[in-house]
Amino acid sequence: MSNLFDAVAPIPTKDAGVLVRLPTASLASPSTSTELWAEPLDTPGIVPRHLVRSATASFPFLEVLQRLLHRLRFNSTTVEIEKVLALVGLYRVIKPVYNYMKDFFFWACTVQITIPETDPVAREVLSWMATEVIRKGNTRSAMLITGGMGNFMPGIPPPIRFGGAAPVSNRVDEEVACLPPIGTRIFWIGFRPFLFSRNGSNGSNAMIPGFVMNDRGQMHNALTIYTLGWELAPLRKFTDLCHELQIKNRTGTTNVYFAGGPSDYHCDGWQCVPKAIRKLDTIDMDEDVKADIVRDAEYYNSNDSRQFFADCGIPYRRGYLFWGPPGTGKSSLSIALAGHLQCDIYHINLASGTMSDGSLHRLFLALPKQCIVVIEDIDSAGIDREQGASIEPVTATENPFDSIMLAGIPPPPPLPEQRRHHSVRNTVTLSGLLNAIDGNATQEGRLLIMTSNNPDILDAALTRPGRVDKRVYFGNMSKAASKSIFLRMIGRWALAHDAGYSPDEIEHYASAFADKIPADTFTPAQVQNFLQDCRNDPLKVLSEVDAWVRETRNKTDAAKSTPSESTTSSTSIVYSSSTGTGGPMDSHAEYCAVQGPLGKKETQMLSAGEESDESKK
Ligand SMILES: Nc1ncnc2c1ncn2[C@@H]1O[C@H](COP(=O)(O)OP(=O)(O)OP(=O)(O)O)[C@@H](O)[C@H]1O
Repeated sequence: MSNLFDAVAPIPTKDAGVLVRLPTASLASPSTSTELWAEPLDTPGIVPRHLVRSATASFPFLEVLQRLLHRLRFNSTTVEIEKVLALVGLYRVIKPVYNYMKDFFFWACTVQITIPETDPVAREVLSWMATEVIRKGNTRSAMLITGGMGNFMPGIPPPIRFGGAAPVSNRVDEEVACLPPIGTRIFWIGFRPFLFSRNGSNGSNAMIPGFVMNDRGQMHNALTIYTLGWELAPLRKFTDLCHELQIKNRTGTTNVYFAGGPSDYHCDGWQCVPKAIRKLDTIDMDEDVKADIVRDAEYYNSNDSRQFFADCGIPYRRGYLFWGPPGTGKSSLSIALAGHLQCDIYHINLASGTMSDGSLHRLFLALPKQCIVVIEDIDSAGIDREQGASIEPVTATENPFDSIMLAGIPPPPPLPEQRRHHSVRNTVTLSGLLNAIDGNATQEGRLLIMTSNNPDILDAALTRPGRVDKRVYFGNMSKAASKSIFLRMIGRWALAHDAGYSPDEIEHYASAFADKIPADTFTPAQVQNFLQDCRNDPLKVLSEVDAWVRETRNKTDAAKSTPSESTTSSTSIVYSSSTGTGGPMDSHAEYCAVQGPLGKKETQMLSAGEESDESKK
């Protein structure tokens, strides 16, 4: 031990230099002592001392190693170490010059674009990089994510399979996506080199070009693409290429984006989940109503309509209000429309309580030109005219009056039951919402769909023509819809899998099934659930349907006799949001006359109105 300490202990130095004990023979001027204090670094032809000093200042362990070798009398190795140290020192001296030259080169000879990762263009670029560079090329690094994780990260393109890789486990292999990692990467398109740079969100990287900050001073990840030249045209061409690939890859999937996320930061972004396209013929509803919506949406998406809006000086926007009981296909039709129009769909849930006017506005600003935006259950968002109703939900475990009680002060009277449990913490105001939807700064070209279970409570400003151009009622199953859902869920499978039924038999069973389902009583979601349980067996369906109808009816009646939580919840919102607005949707009957074709629609709407009145009482 003492030898070791001796070996690494500081050795006397001269003139603060690195002194090395060298064999006498190796020096130009002979000395009588074998342990000569020499400065080999000063010796011409060996290495400059200041470089060694610079290196040892950065890497003290090298100095320790050097001294150790010296103590152990590996003198020739010590000289080699000196050379290495000098090289390291040289690198340290040259590095700032190199960086300066590099920055100058980038400034003088390249053009660049920076794209925040929350932007749809960034998703397209990442997708292109993943497909054309990472998956095809000789890559030595990549960022792997599972499809599910994409939900929590903004800017993740549709998952991409590893080329030809077989599933490793039971997990579906499509879930694994392979993306460009944080860092830089050079790639070529033809004879032109591009530099792709993806920056992380580490605060220490704040000065790296490519970072953007939002208005709260938070950093967003960003991509920067460089290429040689003085014009942006090649970079534009590159982003067009990425867009084309996105369109090509879209076959078979619809990109569904959700607003918000687990953190404050993610709240400003969109999270993408690619889903298999939902075909329009899987939506069971009145065919005329469906055809009318599809025609309208197709026309709106066409160049003719764009030209028409421009010629008339009308903002190029379109809005639908889908309303009706839960589980009747409002969201399903929205996503099927997106698949049909081959565009992305963006979902916003205002009732999440994490959204503010600012973040909602930013979300709308980040929308692409052509897309469908769905604001879900807009009636339950509790939007107030003056300001967002900011009532914090109070639960049994979280009582703010506990501390007061401890101090011996009697607590104030409790909140009404429905307020305590169902009030919505919401920071989006009506004006904030209207501004986001069609403010001057808002992107044009999107198709806005608002869904609602109870449009009566919506503010008239929200549903005025121009904001809502079509109101579509979604009701319970009609007889025709019951037959169609049987054919789709049971008949199609039985015929495709040669289950021993002829098409005529299937048709006959479907009619029998439709006869057994009372019209306008059950939602499509309920019937779908029952058919799913019958596992593609037409005879099982027919034998069990009567019992199911009885049981489900009883349950529904029982639920009606006890006011549900959601009813009380919407009651509290009725009071807060409709006050003083003069009553929102003009009249159901008027709408009914326009949109009329769904069987006993009037009856259903009347019952919805009755329920609302009851709850007011
Ligand atoms: N008209 C329909 N045709 C086919 N399937 C339907 C229909 N309505 C509902 N479903 C099925 O029921 C489930 C719920 O449907 P969806 O989410 O579209 O209802 P919703 O009206 O949007 O409900 P909510 O108001 O609760 O959001 C889905 O699985 C969907 O496939």
